Amino acid sequence: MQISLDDLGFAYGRKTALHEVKWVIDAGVTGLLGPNGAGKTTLLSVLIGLLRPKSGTVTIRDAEGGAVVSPRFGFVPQRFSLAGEMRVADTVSYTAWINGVPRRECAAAAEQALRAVALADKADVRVRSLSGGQRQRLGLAAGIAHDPEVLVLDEPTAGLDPGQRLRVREVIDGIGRTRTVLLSTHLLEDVEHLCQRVGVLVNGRIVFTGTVEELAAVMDEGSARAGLGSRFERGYDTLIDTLGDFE
Ligand SMILES: Nc1ncnc2c1ncn2[C@@H]1O[C@H](COP(=O)(O)OP(=O)(O)OP(=O)(O)O)[C@@H](O)[C@H]1O
Repeated sequence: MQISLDDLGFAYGRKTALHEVKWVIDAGVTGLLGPNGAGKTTLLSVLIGLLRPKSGTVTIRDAEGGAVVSPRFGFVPQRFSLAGEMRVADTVSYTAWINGVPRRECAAAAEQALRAVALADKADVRVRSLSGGQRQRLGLAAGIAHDPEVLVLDEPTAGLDPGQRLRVREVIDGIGRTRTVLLSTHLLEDVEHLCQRVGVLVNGRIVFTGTVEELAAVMDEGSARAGLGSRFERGYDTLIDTLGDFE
């Protein structure tokens, strides 16, 4: 599936959060980078239809270029609440049902999704006993159990330790081989290791789209700058300075 955003605008009252965003997102894994408050969550919410755009359109096309009116979206928000008393498998099964999977197929869909996120061994435990990383993977399982054609993830690796982050990346990478995945992140490492393409949003405007190699070339211009932090952090800082008037 290919997603076209055409002149997408959105405002919270008088505060404009998206300014005529134009972006074509192809199949595979695409990253959305941007500083706090850039409008990433707003963009994802408009894309999946949670928020109605003030202007512009979102068009989804299949591999043959035909418009798809109601694609199956999977969405894993930045923060989500889970019922601690529920068992892991029931949680995923329930979300699958909410997302339109016929009742008698929900258990099998949940089992498959839990296997995909390497949580099958936790199927019968209660949600409250999971670690933060396991909860994140449970959120992913709930987001993919109805076999979405387009998967949208808001900071899927935030707050995870390096091992859990790797595991979540592996899951997303696997899904992205046959689906369209868009994920927002603050972590350049996510983009470097996971995404084929990337967009950078600053102050509600898309200021860069391209491959990860093209992004790295922009970042490398500033990576010699002395300072505290990793090469990635310095590169990111320079990137935002170069590409947008960061408030
Ligand atoms: N419900 C709301 N009401 C008013 N303003 C909002 C609301 N939600 C977001 N905003 C504002 O819209 C802008 C974009 O917010 P958004 O949450 O989309 O950014 P973000 O890039 O996802 O940020 P972060 O990286 O911190 O999650 C910000 O200035 C924010 O303060």
